Amino acid sequence: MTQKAKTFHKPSQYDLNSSNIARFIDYLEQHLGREFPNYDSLHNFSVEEMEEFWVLWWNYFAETSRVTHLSPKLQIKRKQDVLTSRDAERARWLSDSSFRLNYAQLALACANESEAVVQIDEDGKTTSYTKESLAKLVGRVANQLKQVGLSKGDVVCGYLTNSVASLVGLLATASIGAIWSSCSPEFGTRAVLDRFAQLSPKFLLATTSYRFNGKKFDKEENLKEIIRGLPSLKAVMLTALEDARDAHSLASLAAFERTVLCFEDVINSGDHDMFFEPMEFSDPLWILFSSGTTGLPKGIVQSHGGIVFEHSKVLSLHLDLGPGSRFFWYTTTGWMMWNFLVSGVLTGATVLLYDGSPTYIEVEHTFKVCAQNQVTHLGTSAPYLASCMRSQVDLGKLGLESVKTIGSTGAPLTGDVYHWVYSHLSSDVSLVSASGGTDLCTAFLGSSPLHEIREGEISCAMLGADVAVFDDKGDEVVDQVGELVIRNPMPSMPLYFWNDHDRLRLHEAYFATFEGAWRHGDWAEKRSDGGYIVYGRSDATLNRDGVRMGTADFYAVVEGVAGVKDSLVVDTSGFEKNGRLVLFVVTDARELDSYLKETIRDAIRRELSPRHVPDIIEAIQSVPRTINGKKMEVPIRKAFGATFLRDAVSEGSMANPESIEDLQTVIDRLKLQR
Ligand SMILES: CC(=O)CC(=O)O
Repeated sequence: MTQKAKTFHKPSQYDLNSSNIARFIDYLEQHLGREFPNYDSLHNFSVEEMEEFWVLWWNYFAETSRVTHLSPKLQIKRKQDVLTSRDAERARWLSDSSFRLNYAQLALACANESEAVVQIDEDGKTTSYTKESLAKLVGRVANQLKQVGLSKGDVVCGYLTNSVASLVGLLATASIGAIWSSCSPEFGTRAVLDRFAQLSPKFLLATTSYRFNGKKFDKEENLKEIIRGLPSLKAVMLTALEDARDAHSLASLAAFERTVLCFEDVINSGDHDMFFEPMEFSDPLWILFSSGTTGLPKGIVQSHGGIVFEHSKVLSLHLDLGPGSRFFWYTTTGWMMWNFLVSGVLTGATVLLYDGSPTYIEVEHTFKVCAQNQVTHLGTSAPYLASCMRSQVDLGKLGLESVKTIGSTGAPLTGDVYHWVYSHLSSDVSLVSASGGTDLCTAFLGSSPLHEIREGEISCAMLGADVAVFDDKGDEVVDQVGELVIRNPMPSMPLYFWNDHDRLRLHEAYFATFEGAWRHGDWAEKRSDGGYIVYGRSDATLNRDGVRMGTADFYAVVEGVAGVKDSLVVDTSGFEKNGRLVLFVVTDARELDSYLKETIRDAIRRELSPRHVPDIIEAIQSVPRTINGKKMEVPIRKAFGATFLRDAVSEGSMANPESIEDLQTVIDRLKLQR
């Protein structure tokens, strides 16, 4: 039994009796005539009797959201139809039934009547859309897609910011049964084409420019290259950031050699009857991309049914979103958190789409935006919270009284961040560290209104997720670090990778290690107190004489040393005969002299273990990161083998591609020292 972590937050009477999950438990108890005295009993039911769980969740959701009238095919007739197998790799959902749904139809039916979405720009300007006005925009764009000849199964790509245009693009695409995929305009041309060209899209919805940190970035040249690189396109629709004339003048360019439309013209055109293609549960909805360390990024295809089931459950039961909630998550359209965020409309919550930099003018900008917009559910990344902590932001003075939940993803959330948040905010706030990822477009570890929040710990496995930690032999371990696995089928697991219909690459990626179980690629610990700790990617784990450690622990110590601004650690084992532990650090103004190196070594020896003292500590100018802020540990580790860093990373999806050159020089020197 591990030591009990400090508790910062306990469920309130409201959470225990009136939250969405509490009300769902009442429904289950009435329906099944048995009791669920706590979360664990509910979780056991959700995995042991998963077919029943999903039928009852779906019926409950459909009834309480008043969508049953939309179509008799929204009913699941028999629980036997839910799954063909309990094997996570082979299971098919509602494959042989009359069940039909459409993500867009449900999203528009459930959207908040008076304020479905709000778009917010860096300067704080907001534009609100009612359910009706959103539906009108979707109808007009969907009609345009049909007019240029698109239909079920065609791919529509979005090169857009986190804005209403992207949401309208997604919903219009889904409504006609076409498949959506998006990239942020921060992505360089190469990164966009590495993704979109694989999909042979028929339609591109793109922004002509975007604004970030107060600066306008024109995309005209990139767009020309992107359009040239996508010969499958039948038409392009351009949207202008500030001035529709930007889109008009670009649209008139002969260079595109395609039908070029202006989004602003289309959304101001006449109304059309909405038609929603009835989709099978496993018809593709969207394609997300894995970060792609080598080769082309993998296109992960998820289904209408899988996403509606999973997102309705996680957003409603775990995040407690519903009418009256105001849901904000800092993201771009190139990260699955965007898809997760916009699915908030399914719960009737108001979804806030912020377009800009999280740290515009000052590091706490994201918090200020949330305060100004009375956000109730705020989501961000662990690195953002850590940087606010390091900058000593006084959260208590920012007017965050409306905030009930702060969600954190992207990296493990370290104990010091919990202390910092709760030293400023009331224990009524729930600070939720959640883990999952692109592969399932959800978090399968997180929390719920029924849970306490404890230092450095993720509260629970989500309903319907049979999460375990396996040792190398595939045996379950508790209070011990190992590979994170999911032992049962989850609805949002990928249908397949794009261009991998026989699912061979999918098998290699997730199912080749443990028969029948999904190996997520995270290094984690399941604790006997019910919580979980995720230590980082298992292929970036530090292995010293058989003692493995996740990189998150390492960074918490190294970046706690005065003078260290940022860091990245790699274990070169597997790429070098005698693997070395190499620590790269970015310092503040001071130099990485022998005194600072020794201070870092002492801290690691004292707080982690003598085995994890790095063999080498080197200064670099900046830590290579993806646009989503993730440290690029795995490609940098690979660069110690035969691969050049430039070939191991997808430069266009990096926040700081300029960091590569400096790092490659350092790595080349270190390789010569072997
Ligand atoms: C939910 C997540 O796990 C998101 C991410 O870190 O990519």
